[in-house]
Amino acid sequence: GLRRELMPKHVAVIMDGNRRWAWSRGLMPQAGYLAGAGALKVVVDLCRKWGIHVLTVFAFSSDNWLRPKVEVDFLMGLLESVLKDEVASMSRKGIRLSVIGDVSKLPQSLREFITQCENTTKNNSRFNLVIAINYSGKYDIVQACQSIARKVKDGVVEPEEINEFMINNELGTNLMPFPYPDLLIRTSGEVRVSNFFLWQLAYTELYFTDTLWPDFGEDELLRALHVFQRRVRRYGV
Ligand SMILES: CC(C)CCOP(=O)(O)OP(=O)(O)O
Ligand SMILES: [Mg+2]
Repeated sequence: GLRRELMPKHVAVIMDGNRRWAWSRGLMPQAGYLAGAGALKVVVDLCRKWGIHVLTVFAFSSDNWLRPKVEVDFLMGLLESVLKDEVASMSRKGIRLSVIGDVSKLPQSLREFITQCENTTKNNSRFNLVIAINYSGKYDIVQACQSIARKVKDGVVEPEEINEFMINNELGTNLMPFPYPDLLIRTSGEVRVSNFFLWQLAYTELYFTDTLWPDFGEDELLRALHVFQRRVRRYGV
């Protein structure tokens, strides 16, 4: 069985396969996104139940802007309504919500609600839910480099002083406990990282399942956690 002391501290999820799930049921893509939002709520509570500290979910990548406008608009509205519907229960459950990604490109109303949710929950410390919205792993590293380059230009930092800790501190994940995911789960059979976390995945155990995200529930999560606990993590040693 699962051992609590071997639980991952930080699980990251690429929630993929929502439209295929809808299509296989003769439904619209929007129904798949809605079902995906439901799966997310279930998985958040399961992670809390199993003593995982941080759950990061890839909810919208910078590539997703290329989707049909009707789908992008629906996803933006869905993200806002999920935050609206869940902020009270997140506060009650001690869940801190953080959003990573370039929020400047999001609709004004969603951006305002993200700020509100982050402020309302910023003192919660029992569980961290991180939602990556308009996130790009490459851009995260680019903006970190830009920030450090400004410090070098201002004479605050010498080039020789730049090290991985300095870079860690400039990435979108700098404020969370356990910034490096121990386990990355990707659903729907795709086996790629798709410009999600790049730097942060240096030692992450990668787990792929054919299950479509809306069907990813307790059985699937437990299966992923058993596989994780069976893998001896060597960190290259
Ligand atoms: C926006 C993102 C979380 C949606 C992931 O599911 P998806 O739309 O990529 O679904 P498909 O891979 O089945 O097209
Ligand atoms: Mg997909």
